Amino acid sequence: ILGGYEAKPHLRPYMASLQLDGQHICGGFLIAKQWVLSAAHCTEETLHSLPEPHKRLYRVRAQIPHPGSNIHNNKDDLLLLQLEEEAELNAHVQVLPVQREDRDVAPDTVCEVAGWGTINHSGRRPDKLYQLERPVLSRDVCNHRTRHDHTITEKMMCTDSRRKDTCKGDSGGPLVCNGVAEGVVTAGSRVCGNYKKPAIYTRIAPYTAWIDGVIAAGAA
Ligand SMILES: NCc1cccc(Nc2n[nH]c3ncnc(Nc4cccc(O)c4)c23)c1
Repeated sequence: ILGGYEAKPHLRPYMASLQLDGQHICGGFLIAKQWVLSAAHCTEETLHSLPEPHKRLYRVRAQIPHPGSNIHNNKDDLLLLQLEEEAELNAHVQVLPVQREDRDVAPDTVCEVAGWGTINHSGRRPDKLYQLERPVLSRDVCNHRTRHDHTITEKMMCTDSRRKDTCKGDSGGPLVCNGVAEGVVTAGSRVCGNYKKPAIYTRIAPYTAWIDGVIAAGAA
């Protein structure tokens, strides 16, 4: 997170850090007791832990990238992770509700994004969760040829990226608007903090049927 600030402990009990050999790779968030939602571009073979100090390490039983996700673009950039066991929910570990109504968040709505991603351009990694408030940018502005040039589909959304922005390691984290997860951070052009490359998120509402289907099948 560039230009953000340390999150208060326990205020985001749904946040997860996907780790590989103890190193943070991507963000994620608890959407059900045994399921974390993240981004398909995050590596495979992830171990999985929840935030300090009520952090617990959960092994990943299954990783299900969205079938439409691929390395060439940001389409369908979602990853479902089934934990080896159900997370014990408490004041510090909670599920985050996801948006199920497929309707765009109004431009200029101020939403929040959090992550353990880099906090400066030299790639400094924080050991605390950082967060940021960002206004939603209309798809028309985000698709301008001097911005993301018509690559933002109706299953994506954008926030303003002038100085304050998501960055490396924030992928997979939730964009939370009015207490509900509306989007999942995707790296897109990987640029951070440049207003010409707004932050891009995979909208969640268009994918709730896929999410429900995987969870129902996995629970079997
Ligand atoms: N703001 C969009 C966004 C969301 C999530 C991740 C990302 N960036 C990145 N995702 N993966 C990456 N691998 C290497 N470098 C990266 N960006 C980078 C790193 C240092 C300085 C800088 O200006 C940009 C990224 C960018």
